[in-house]
Amino acid sequence: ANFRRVTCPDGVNTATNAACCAFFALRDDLQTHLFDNQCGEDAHEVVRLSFHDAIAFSSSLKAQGKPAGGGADGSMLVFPDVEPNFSANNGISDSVNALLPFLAAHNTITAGDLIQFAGAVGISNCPGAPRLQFLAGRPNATAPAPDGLIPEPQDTVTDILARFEDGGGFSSDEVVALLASHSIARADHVDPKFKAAPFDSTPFDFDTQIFVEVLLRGVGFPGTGGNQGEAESPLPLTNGEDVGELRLLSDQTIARDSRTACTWQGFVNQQEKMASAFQAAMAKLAVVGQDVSSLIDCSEVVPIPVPSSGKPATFPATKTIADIEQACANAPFPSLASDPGTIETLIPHCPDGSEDDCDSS
Ligand code: HEM
Ligand SMILES: [Ca+2]
Ligand SMILES: [Mn+2]
Repeated sequence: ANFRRVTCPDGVNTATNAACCAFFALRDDLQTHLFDNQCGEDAHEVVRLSFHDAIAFSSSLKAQGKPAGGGADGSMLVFPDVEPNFSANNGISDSVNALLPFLAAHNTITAGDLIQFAGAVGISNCPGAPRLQFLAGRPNATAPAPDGLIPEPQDTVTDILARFEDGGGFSSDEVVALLASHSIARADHVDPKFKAAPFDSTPFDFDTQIFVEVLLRGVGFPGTGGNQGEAESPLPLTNGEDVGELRLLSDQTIARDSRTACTWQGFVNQQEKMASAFQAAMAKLAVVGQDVSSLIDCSEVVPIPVPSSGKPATFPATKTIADIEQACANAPFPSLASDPGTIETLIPHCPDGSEDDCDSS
C-alpha cells in the first residue's frame, strides 16, 4: 500500500488520490452557496434527488435488452428535460436546477458524482446523520431512464419491495433503513395546498422520530383528505407556515406490514443502529448501475456530520403508548417518555426554529 498523500493543485488540501482533489472546492461551494451549512430544504431535496437518480435502474429490463436506466449516473442532470417531468419525480426539478450551476462551475466532475456527493455533503448538516461513503468516477449518463422506476406512496408494499429488489438488490430491511431519510423530509406536492409538510416532528434532525410517529394512530390530515398517497397523521395541526405532519401512505403500510414492521420498530430510539443501517444502505444506493471496481474512494472529502442532539426518542406532547398501533408481532414497543404539554405542538417551518420565511419549497 502507498500511504503517501498527494498535495492537491489548490495547494491547501491533500488527498489519498489525486482524483479526489476537485471535490474539496465543490464541497465548500455547495456548503456556502447551496446548503448554507444547514439541514434545510436544499439539503433535503438533494438527498431525495440522490435516491431518484440512483433507483432508476432495472435489472429485469436490462436482462430483456430494453432501456433499463443507468442508476446513479447523473441522468437527471444530463437530461434535465426528461426524467424530472415524470410524475413520480414531481418536485425534483428544484434540486436539479439547484445543482446544474455547480455542474457547470466544477466541470471536471461528472453529473452522477455531483448528485451523490451533494447528497452526502447535504445530509452531513443534519444532526445525527452518518458520514456517507463517497466513491468518485461515475461515467456520465448516456440516456435518460425510462418512466415507471420510482416508487410512489400509493404503491403496495409488495410492489415497493419488488422495485427495490429489481433496482439494486435491496432487501426489505434495507428498504426500511433507507426510509430513515424521511426523518429529514417534507412534502411539497402530496397535498397541493401546502409546501413543506413534514413527515416527522423534527424535520431538521436525522433522528428516529419518524419510526415512532408513523406508528401513532392517524387522527387527521394537515389539509383535506383525498390526496393520492396520503394517510391520516397523528399531528395534523397547522398554523400558517407551520404545516402539520403529513403521512405518506407507503410509510404507513411499510411500518405495519409483517415483512417490515419489526425492522421498522427496531429503529425506534436506536439512533446508532438506524444511522449505521442507513449508511450501509446508502453506500449500496449510491453505486446502483455502476462498476464499483473502477471507482475511487473519496469519502475523506465528505464533512464529519453534525452530532446528534442526544435527545432520546419521545412521544410528541399529548401522545402515549396508547396511541401506538403495534404491528411487530414478536417484540413490545419500546418504552418512551412523552414530551410535556397538554396541547399538540406546532412543527417549526425553519431550521432555526422560527416561522420566518426561510427558503421553503
Ligand atoms: C418507498 C419508497 C419511497 C417513497 C414512496 C417515497 C415518496 C416520497 C414522497 C411522495 C415525497 C414527497 C415529495 C414532495 O411532495 O415534495 C418524498 C420526500 C422525500 N423523500 Fe422519499 N420516498 C421513498 C423512499 C425514499 C428514499 C429511499 C429516500 C432517500 C434515501 C427518500 C428521500 C426523501 C427525502 C429526503 C424527501 C424530502 C424532500 C423535501 O423535503 O423536499 N425517499 N418521498
Ligand atoms: Ca426527524
Ligand atoms: Mn421540499
